[in-house]
Amino acid sequence: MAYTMSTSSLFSVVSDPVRRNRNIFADVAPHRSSLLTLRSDATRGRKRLFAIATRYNILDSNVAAPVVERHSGNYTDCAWNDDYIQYSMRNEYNDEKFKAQAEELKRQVLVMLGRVEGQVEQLELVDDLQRLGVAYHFDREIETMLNRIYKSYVHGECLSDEADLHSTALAFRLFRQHGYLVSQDIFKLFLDDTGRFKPSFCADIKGMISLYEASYLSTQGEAVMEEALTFATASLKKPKDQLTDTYLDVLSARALDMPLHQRTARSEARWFIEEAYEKKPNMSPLLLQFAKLDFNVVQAMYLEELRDLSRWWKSLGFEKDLSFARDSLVVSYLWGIMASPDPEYEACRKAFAKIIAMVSTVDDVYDVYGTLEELELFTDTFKRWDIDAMKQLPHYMKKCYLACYNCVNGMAYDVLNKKGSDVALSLKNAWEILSSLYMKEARWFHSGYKPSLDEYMSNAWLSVSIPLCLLHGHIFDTKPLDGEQVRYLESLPEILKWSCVILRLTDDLGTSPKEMARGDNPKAIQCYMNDTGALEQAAREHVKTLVTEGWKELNGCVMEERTLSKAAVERMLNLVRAGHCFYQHGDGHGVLDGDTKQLMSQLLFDPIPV
Ligand SMILES: CC(C)=CCC/C(C)=C/COP(=O)(O)OP(=O)(O)O
Repeated sequence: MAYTMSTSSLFSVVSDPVRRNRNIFADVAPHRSSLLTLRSDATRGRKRLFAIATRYNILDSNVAAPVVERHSGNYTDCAWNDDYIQYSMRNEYNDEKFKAQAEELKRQVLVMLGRVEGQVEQLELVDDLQRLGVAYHFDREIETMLNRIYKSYVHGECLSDEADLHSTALAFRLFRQHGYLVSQDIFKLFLDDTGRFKPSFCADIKGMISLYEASYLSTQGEAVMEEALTFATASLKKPKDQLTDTYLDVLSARALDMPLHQRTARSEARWFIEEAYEKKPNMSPLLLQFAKLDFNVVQAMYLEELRDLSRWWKSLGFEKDLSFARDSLVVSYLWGIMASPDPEYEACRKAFAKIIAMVSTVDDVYDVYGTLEELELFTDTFKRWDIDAMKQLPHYMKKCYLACYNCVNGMAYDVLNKKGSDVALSLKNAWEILSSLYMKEARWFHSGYKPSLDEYMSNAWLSVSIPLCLLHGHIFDTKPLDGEQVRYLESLPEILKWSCVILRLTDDLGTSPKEMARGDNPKAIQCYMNDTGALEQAAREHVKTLVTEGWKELNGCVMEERTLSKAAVERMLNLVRAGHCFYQHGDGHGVLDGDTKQLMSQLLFDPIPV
């Protein structure tokens, strides 16, 4: 029988620590009129009661919500809105005539590939094809070439005493990149008796650049490779006492800014095509022409994909009730391009774009807008993962939750329909885990708790959301779905763990100044400062060292990986590389009017002049 509970009784129900830890909704839900009385009461606990009342739909629509303190992310708008994407862009490279031209050029490049003879020339050609972004056309030919060179290397026919530092370092990098086992001992010819690189090599700029790039594929405990990095970095930074060619100058400056191993393929291709390859002695005009055309044709395809995604994103109407959140569709699609650039991976790219945009929005609900009480309900809804659970949420959260629920279940349906595999539970679990990680950070924030760096990282390596994002991308690989690989990803293997650690730390290096300014949770840098009393700059250096060490661990895991396909490993590495790209100079995921705007123009909207 319904009866009216007094205001003070209601508060005692809400404040009772024992009841607070269990479901008190059932206790208070029948007391609608008492709750209504509370609506104008400014006492402690009112927000919580309001949340409870909302949960049971027992407030009239004209009841004003209590005034709650909300934050704003102060995010900049994305310069490219749906109207621009749909209507303002001409997409001339979509035309069949350009595709036919590209096919013809590809045929000529294939002929050229067959004619290149020397091993060093072949290695350089593979490197050029990769840097120009067209290697995906010639996977078979590249593997045949590398296989042949590797065999002769193993049998001691090449990379002997006559091999120079450049070709040795280039071979080392390409072998490791393509999964061939190669030891750091390959460099012993270039060391003196004390185990140091002979100082005379310092003047060999080409060799130094190749050695520098190779050193980033090192694993933990490789002393020669550590020495290689120190030696090559110091040599490249030295003022030149002799004139080098401009090609080496641009390569050297680029390498010192960020090594090739940490760069993303499409932005590297655009830079290499426009700024470097033409300066290379003996460059191939045919290859350059093909690379430019291919870049533009693929870019036109990306724009079509973005148009589809943008229609979907607009239809969600987030700008109305979730205007505090990042408008992250376009930048999320860029993550997709960086993770899976090859044309065949359209479905992966789209899945990444949708899921990263969703994760960004949910992250903003937790970090920026939601009250602690609302967030508890939100987390409970993700745990229950059903429509009934949604009733307890305020309107803006309902929109966010239902959009997410529909998007994820839509993906599960696509996979069930097209591949016959049921991944619904795996996806649901991933969201339940992520929301509970976000909730933990929100509780820390709202209670003012400052975790140590270790405690922070025990949550943050996962809250960076890579396991969830990768899983949603993985199920849309072009290959049939392999249940073992899905279970393996869900088990959070070391290779995934190190990818997450690196991305979390690069994210924190980029975003923490802004997040601290708006009063967010302490991130890795601040946790380390609290732990040790270090100043900010020293803490940043420490975190950068952790990133360097993380890469060595990750490289080692890649060499030992046996369960995941090559494409799946590459996707994982590419997400880590995308993190380096977005966060190198700040928060490139949240701030869309700086470097990211230029990146969007280059990768999505502006063709390369041909
Ligand atoms: C693939 C990835 C990493 C993308 C998901 C989108 C996302 C949450 C980005 C980081 O935002 P943030 O810097 O505000 O995150 P956090 O609050 O976790 O620091």
